[in-house]
Amino acid sequence: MIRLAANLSMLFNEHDFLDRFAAASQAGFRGVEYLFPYAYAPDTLGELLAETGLEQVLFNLPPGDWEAGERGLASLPGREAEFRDSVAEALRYAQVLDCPRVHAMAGLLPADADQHEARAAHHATYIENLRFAAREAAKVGREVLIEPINTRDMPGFFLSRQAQAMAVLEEVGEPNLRLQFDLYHCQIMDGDLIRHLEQQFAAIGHVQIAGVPERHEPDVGEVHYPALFECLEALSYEGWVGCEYRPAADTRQGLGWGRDLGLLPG
Ligand SMILES: O=C(O)C(=O)[C@@H](O)CO
Ligand SMILES: [Mg+2]
Repeated sequence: MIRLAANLSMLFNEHDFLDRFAAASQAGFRGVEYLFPYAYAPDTLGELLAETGLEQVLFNLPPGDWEAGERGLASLPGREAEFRDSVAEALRYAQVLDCPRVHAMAGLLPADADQHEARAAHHATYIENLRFAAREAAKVGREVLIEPINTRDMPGFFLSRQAQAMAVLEEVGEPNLRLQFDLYHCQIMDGDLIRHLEQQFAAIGHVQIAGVPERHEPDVGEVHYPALFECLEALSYEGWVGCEYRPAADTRQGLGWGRDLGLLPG
């Protein structure tokens, strides 16, 4: 059975962040994910989860200076110490929130550098940093995820293709380092969604969805999500599916697709 998690960075923006938990619970979600918890004390978020009966299923490591445009530290040469601190901080929150997995965003390639050389340096840093993160996470029973992100939304993002992610997972070789498979990004960069799900299934630790190309509700646009849910069911996927889309209007009114598929209460 597909289990939907509400992405509180994108859904229920009609409410202040802390009020989005109750809104998600009232709409029938049982899990939540969001970009970052760090603006709040972990106990505050933990109490909200307990009050609303929601599970925390995912959040990201501190990404560097987000406001200045940074999008993760994991592949950035020279930022290794900061990356290691970010792993410790994320795992501290993961334990309080009982969150089984955290996402380590790869970061951006420098636009002005020789791309071949920069890629090689970022790759080497990425492998070492991910190995470190996975080993630290294993000590406290958590997984670390990597996610290919499309370069139209995030120009220069280091990890953008499904095949690149699979090669990185293999090279790092840690069993708790897994794939965050965002079907929206995959459709834009690689397409062939069902075959990618099937071939990469063993590596998948989390799935995310959105309509393509506008990143609105999943029943709007070029991707036929009922077929992808059938595929995940056929593969006996037991993880969460994060609803990581920007509602076209009111979040709750836009959840009809989930109710129609029997994935959310009517
Ligand atoms: O942008 C996405 O897609 C995400 O999943 C965010 O967590 C950024 O990594
Ligand atoms: Mg995503």
